[in-house]
Amino acid sequence: MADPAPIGPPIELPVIDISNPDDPTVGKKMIDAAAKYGFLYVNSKGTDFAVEDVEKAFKLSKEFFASPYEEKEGCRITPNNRGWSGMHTETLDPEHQRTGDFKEAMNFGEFKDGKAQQPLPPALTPHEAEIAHFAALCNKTCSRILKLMALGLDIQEDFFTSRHDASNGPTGCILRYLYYPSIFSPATSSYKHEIDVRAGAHSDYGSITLLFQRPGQPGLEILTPEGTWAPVPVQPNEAFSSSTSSSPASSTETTFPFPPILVNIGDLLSYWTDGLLRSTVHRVVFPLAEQRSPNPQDRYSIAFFCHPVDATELVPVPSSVVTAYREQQQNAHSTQVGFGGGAGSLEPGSRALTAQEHLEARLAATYSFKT
Ligand SMILES: O=C(O)CCC(=O)C(=O)O
Ligand SMILES: [Fe+2]
Repeated sequence: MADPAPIGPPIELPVIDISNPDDPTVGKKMIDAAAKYGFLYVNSKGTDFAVEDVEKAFKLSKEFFASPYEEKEGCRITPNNRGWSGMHTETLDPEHQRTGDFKEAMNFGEFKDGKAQQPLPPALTPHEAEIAHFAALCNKTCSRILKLMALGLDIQEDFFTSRHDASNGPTGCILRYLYYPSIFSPATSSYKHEIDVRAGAHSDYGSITLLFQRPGQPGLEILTPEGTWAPVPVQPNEAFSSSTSSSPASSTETTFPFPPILVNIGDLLSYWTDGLLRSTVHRVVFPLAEQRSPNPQDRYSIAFFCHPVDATELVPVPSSVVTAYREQQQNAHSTQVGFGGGAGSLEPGSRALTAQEHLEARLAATYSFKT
């Protein structure tokens, strides 16, 4: 069951400053990175988050995962994808994994007026407003990114944001705390290198995902078009700092109040743009360097999966850039793009999928894949 794809050098992704959400040149840079890698960083300075917001969120996540099993069990994940999933509960890549993911996760669906729409465990109940605030900041930052992407695609600037506006109806947005115990934790005693992973290879389902990572807690890898796994550094110049004797890491700390936020394109946005924007396969591993270090840390990450309003019709994005890409692909007679083809390859007479239907189809495909 060993994964045949080799591990290559760390990927160098652009770090984009989104402090001016009206700048089309920034939007173009974003589209270029999204089309080339499906992943990019946004400089934490230009986002809506203060360093305290991020620190507090990670503190809460740590307290929650350290709370008694019975308390977490009380809010176990339900079919609506909200709640806690324990070690090995999720298997993101069933074809290649012998054991479920070596991780725990806690999913929060939408908050309404600062209130969770799901049971919260005792460790989090007193902090409901704080978690809701963090989710609201994620939404705000996603709006900035989506506006820039619209500018980069030369379409109406609110094309995406108006279709992600939660005041227009429910969305599939999920805020997720993730915990991957270190290689020396009793929870990972059955782990076998070359066979097991912390999170199996997968692509995300929604439009965009924000990922917050902590210094010294690496593990994310993306699959490159060449078919190799490329580690994604937590700090973009980490790769550089590991290969020199100077200490650029300290200058990074002064440049960024917290590590930049990693942004990736999900299946829905890839479908919506006919494959122009890539939904890149990724996974989480125990990096070798971490396994060899005398004091490997647990990995905590926080993801925000941004989805449009459920009722959004995924009609082709009216962008000349998308049209040119679609035509180029058709002329090259390339095979289907995105999950289930692209929004532009609808059969004549058939109606567009809604965001909710796209998600259901995506989940159904995963389900049938498993059986
Ligand atoms: O923790 C991470 O680095 C990635 C998590 C992830 O890819 C996911 O939950 O979809
Ligand atoms: Fe993911």
